[in-house]
Amino acid sequence: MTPLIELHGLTKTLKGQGEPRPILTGVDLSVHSGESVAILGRSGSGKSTLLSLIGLFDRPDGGQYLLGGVDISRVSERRAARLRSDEFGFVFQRFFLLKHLTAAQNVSMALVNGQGWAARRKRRAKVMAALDMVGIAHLAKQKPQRMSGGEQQRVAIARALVREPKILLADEPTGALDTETGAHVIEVLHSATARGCGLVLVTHDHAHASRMGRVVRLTDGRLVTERAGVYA
Ligand SMILES: Nc1ncnc2c1ncn2[C@@H]1O[C@H](COP(=O)(O)OP(=O)(O)OP(=O)(O)O)[C@@H](O)[C@H]1O
Repeated sequence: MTPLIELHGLTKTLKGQGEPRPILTGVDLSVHSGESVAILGRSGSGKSTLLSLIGLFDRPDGGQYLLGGVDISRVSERRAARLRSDEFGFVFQRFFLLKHLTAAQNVSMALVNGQGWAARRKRRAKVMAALDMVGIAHLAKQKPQRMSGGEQQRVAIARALVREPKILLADEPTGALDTETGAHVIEVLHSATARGCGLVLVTHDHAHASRMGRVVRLTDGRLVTERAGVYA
């Protein structure tokens, strides 16, 4: 089976005002449909940099990035934007919800696209299905300020899932939550893999990482396997 994502020898050097600084020196990673991978690493090791390359917010300096077997190492920004919205769902530490909109309206915003709004009834059904997947359909009409942090992150996850992404990228999604709430959010994220989604989770939390099918650590610009999964 072709992996959803294949990274071969990916490199990234940050060129700021000072000396160029190599952050990623040869990252190899494959993620299959339905597979979950946790990326651990000390602060500043480049985890977010790697996730932004995978999510096409940035491009590598070298190496190869295959998405569904297609080389996208050097795609244009226009193509990257299309791929980001068609193939990926993103979840961050901060929820980035619009506070004047309800949970359902926040999720619905993700269905706005270049061709205008999807048909209203179809959109509503998708939004409710996404809220249901994360266990908060009953909060559809609630606004974020009346929700707990865990509930708000579930809305953010529903917003990421509503476009039925092939890959879910989560960067410290439990960073603003207490341990127990965080564990529930991790379970919600992981449940997306049962529907075939690939999940890449960046976390500092070993307990959360242990819920994933595979655990890798970013060290000296490369990924080292801590616990192998079904595929690697
Ligand atoms: N835009 C930028 N300009 C300059 N340096 C940057 C930039 N973005 C990140 N860095 C540096 O690159 C290195 C890797 O950062 P990155 O955020 O990827 O690490 P991280 O492993 O995600 O860290 P953390 O766990 O603290 O979030 C860090 O030393 C950081 O300071």
